[in-house]
Amino acid sequence: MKNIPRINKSGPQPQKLAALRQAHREWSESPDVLTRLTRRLSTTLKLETQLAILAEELSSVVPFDCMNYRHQIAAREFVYATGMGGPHRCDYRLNLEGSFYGTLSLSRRQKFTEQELEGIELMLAAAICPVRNACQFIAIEQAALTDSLTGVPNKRAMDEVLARACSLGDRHGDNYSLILCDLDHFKDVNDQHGHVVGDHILKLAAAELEKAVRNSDSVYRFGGEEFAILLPHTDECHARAVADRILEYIRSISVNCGDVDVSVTTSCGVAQRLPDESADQWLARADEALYRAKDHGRNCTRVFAVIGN
Ligand SMILES: Nc1nc2c(ncn2[C@@H]2O[C@H](COP(=O)(O)OP(=O)(O)OP(=O)(O)O)[C@@H](O)[C@H]2O)c(=O)[nH]1
Repeated sequence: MKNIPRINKSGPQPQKLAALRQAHREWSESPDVLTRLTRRLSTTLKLETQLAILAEELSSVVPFDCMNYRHQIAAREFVYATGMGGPHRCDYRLNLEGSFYGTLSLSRRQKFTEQELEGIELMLAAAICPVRNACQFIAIEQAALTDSLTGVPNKRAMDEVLARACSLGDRHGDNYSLILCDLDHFKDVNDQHGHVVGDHILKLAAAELEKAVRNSDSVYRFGGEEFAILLPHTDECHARAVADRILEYIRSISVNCGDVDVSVTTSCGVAQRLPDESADQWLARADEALYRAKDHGRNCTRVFAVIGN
């Protein structure tokens, strides 16, 4: 058993405790603007909420018409703006310990005075740590939802989006379709040409899928060599046409491995969501359609038809 070190008890320190009580009273009852700002910012990791707090606290010290914030976080361009701009602008690059956390601009009709600029800089210096934490939080969240090999959203992201599609579909009666797309005989690609080539083809496949669909559709890496595509406002006929286009895009992949060009095909299963259907039931139907496409010889699309069509 380990020895627990004894705590050095030097007896009560009433003066220090009284000073602490006094400091707490001041801190909680009438905080200065920087204390209030940092305390409010530390209550949230949501960057949008932090920027709203910052805009509010900044405007209590230096009036402005518009605040703009812009930062590229992983694959996402984060933009925040309040109000309408004026001709006078001050721009700040938010840097902390050698890392960049976005550009913040304030604008208004009157020129900013030197004292006002100093005030803004003091406020931004106090805000930078919480803003850094919020940016890092977004980056971590994005990483958790992104497939590290292909860069497309992963199954976890897809589960969230499918759940949202189900509730939106039930509320507004919108059509949603799902395509499951599984590369054919991919084990042979790995076995004959190695995993490095296999990985490269998976990356190319993800890129081709993104090219084959509209911006409003979304591509997910669902499993090893399996992808899913969610198509909002799309019935099964149109989804089938997209799946057939996907077959062509995947067939166009060609990787030169010395004396052979490696190409791949894919099979697609399509299912349009039925009213009141859960995400799992919907996925199971798309999977059944995919199974039929594989069973039919691969390199083709099968639709799990909606009853009545
Ligand atoms: N290179 C690489 N291969 C992967 C990855 N994930 C899964 N795979 C491989 O994908 C192959 C899938 O094999 P199977 O499930 O037998 O399917 P298949 O050979 O594509 O055959 P069908 O789906 O029936 O056409 C396996 O060899 C896995 O190792 C990955 O991230 N990289």
